[in-house]
Amino acid sequence: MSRLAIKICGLSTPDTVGAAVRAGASHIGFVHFAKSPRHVDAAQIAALAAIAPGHMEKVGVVVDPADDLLAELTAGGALTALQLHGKESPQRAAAIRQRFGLPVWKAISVKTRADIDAATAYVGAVDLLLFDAKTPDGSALPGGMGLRFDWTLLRGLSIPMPWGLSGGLSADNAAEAVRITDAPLIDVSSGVESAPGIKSVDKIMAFCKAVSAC
Ligand SMILES: O=C(O)c1ccccc1NCC(=O)[C@H](O)[C@H](O)COP(=O)(O)O
Repeated sequence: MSRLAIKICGLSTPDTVGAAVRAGASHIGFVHFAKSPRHVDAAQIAALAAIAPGHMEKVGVVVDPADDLLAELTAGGALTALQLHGKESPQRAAAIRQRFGLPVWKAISVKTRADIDAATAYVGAVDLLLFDAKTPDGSALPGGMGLRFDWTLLRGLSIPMPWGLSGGLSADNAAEAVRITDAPLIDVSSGVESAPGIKSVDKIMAFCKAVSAC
């Protein structure tokens, strides 16, 4: 078993949740965003989360969510964390954490060093920072596009809170990403798909195996 936490994001079927469990992932992610090919509703999230063991973290990925939506997604207790993947401010993120009583992750869109420096505004407001590649202006999705950023920007990162690396990872490059960044958690979505939104059991297995070897 790897010392690294692994989040397989954008799961939408029982067999791929099962694959993530068998492969040894520590976290699974469910995307609730209508424009995403990975979109799942509250009922689907509850059913999929129920397949995974209790110790596995179940992360709900949302984009600039209203409180009503968060109330719906968290009502059944299926999720163990919320990942904010929009333009939520530190104040909004902190308010969500307080109101819904779940750990809150903030995705930080990264292109330059300044993007990483700006993430310090979230220290104390959220529980984990997920550094992800910035998607181009006008993109349909703020994440899950298989894009990577310059991983050397994270070398020697000194931030007083948990963090993770995301964006363009796959079985082929995960070891290099970990070597460069020393990330304690890595997150993957399209790198374990055969087509947008279609997760591959074989690729999930290969990804977790590659990471476990780090
Ligand atoms: O995956 C999506 O479709 C998505 C849609 C809207 C907001 C966030 C989304 N994904 C967030 C994730 O955590 C992805 O795993 C992350 O962006 C990395 O994706 P990828 O580069 O495809 O591995």
